[in-house]
Amino acid sequence: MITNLRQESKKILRPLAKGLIRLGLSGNQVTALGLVASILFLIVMYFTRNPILGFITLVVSSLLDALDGEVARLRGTAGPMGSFLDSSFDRLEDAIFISSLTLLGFQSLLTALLVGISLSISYLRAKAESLGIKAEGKGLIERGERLIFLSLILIFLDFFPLVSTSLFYILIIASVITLWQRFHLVISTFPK
Ligand SMILES: CC(C)CCC[C@@H](C)CCC[C@@H](C)CCC[C@@H](C)CCOC[C@@H](COP(=O)(O)O[C@@H]1[C@H](O)[C@H](OP(=O)(O)O)[C@@H](O)[C@H](O)[C@H]1O)OCC[C@H](C)CCC[C@H](C)CCC[C@H](C)CCCC(C)C
Ligand SMILES: Nc1ccn([C@@H]2O[C@H](COP(=O)(O)O)[C@@H](O)[C@H]2O)c(=O)n1
Ligand SMILES: [Mg+2]
Ligand SMILES: [Mg+2]
Repeated sequence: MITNLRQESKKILRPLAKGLIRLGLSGNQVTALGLVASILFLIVMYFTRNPILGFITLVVSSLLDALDGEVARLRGTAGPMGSFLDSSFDRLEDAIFISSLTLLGFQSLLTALLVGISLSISYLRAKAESLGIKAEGKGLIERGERLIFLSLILIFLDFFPLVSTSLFYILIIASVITLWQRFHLVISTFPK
């Protein structure tokens, strides 16, 4: 869904991307910084177990993820290498963000399953696209929505733990639905 906001989001992202370009950063460097920010997230969560500090570092990493493409496009350097880096680092970031929930007391088995389902959602898009089937924007919750869910889980954890836990279970259910939607998208494209 949030992919449909891409055009509107340029009002927020473009000036920020121009700022990063003025700092002399390339799209790939912004992508790398997004991964560094996610590793910082892991360090902060491991040593402080503070969900608000985690949220702040997650926002920084997510913002860099949304900005890297904009920086590349504005610099005229968008291309396959950057696309590969962006998508690859996103998977590592997803694994870091979700698995860190176990540091905050979330159930390990469900958290591990959520990592797998999240990575599989993205894998199905990659596989679909390798078969010539457009999967961008398809599915209930794409990466942006998952990041928003994770942000809210972190924000509410100390203040409204029941809300945070409920969001965790909703995220799992919505992720399973999204996985099925993308799976069905591909199998329904090919003749029986
Ligand atoms: C403090 C409270 C009062 C309020 C807090 C509210 C919180 C909910 C705020 C959350 C903010 C933030 C943590 C979450 C939102 C950021 C997120 C929308 C931006 C990252 O989007 C991801 C990016 C992904 O696309 P990309 O092409 O780079 O990657 C693809 C993706 O990995 C695919 O995976 P999948 O298939 O979807 O699973 C792969 O398949 C592809 O291969 C891969 O290419 O999207 C980029 C552009 C977005 C469409 C545009 C949205 C940008 C936002 C609107 C602007 C930024 C939001 C700010 C971070 C908000 C600041 C919060 C502030 C502190 C309150
Ligand atoms: N280092 C990068 C990062 C991204 N790109 C290009 O942008 C696309 C992703 O754009 P987002 O706005 O969703 O981040 C990606 O597919 C690449 O085409 C790039 O070239 N270099
Ligand atoms: Mg990106
Ligand atoms: Mg990305």
